[in-house]
Amino acid sequence: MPDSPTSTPPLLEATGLRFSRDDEPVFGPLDLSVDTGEALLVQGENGAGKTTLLRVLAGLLRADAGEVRIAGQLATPAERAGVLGYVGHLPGLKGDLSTLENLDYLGGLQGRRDASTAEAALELVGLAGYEDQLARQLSAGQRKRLSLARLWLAPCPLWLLDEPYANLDLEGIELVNRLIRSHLDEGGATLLTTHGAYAAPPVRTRLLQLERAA
Ligand SMILES: Nc1ncnc2c1ncn2[C@@H]1O[C@H](COP(=O)(O)OP(=O)(O)OP(=O)(O)O)[C@@H](O)[C@H]1O
Repeated sequence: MPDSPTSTPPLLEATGLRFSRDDEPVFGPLDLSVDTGEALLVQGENGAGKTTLLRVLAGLLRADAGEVRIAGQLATPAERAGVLGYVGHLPGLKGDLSTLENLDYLGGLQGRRDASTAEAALELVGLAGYEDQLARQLSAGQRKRLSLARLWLAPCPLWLLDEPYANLDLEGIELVNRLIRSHLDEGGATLLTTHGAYAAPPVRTRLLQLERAA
């Protein structure tokens, strides 16, 4: 059935997206979409191309074919950067700055969610008391929590989360799910990857199974 003229386009839509390295296909062509208020869980075994897909969507790698639309509009990587918050395997933090300085610095670059403060974000992710600790002195799980605080502070409706549960304890896994749930409740959307070892977020979740390209 054709879409009615009033239907809202997905927040993120990719069509015919394909990526190859040295003429070897990594994934695609594939189509995906994520609506406001929805999480899309990208599953696949190690090496299936999940991280590569997120990096292409984030504009960090160039697709060799396909289109990406944000809210129905074709969006270049630069245009996408303004709407998406990306948390990858590397925390993207400045090791010689404290947790609070990291959030202030990154907030200056990416803007800040209304009425939120760096201190409140640290408390939200369980890092209250660590305000003056250098990022390089944090454990892997604490660094992931700091990355989540940065994500939470960013005014970005679309979250791209690569293995967000990695390095987190049980409470940290619940924290990720809480953050995703409230982000979706506030009109955001999330695309997250997992190789399947962790539970999916308890939200409106669709599944995209990524297979290794032949
Ligand atoms: N920088 C790189 N240079 C060359 N090949 C790469 C590079 N990064 C990834 N690859 C290859 O691309 C393929 C997809 O890797 P990718 O990291 O996207 O998989 P993944 O599904 O995220 O895996 P995992 O579950 O292990 O994180 C793999 O075969 C990998 O070896």
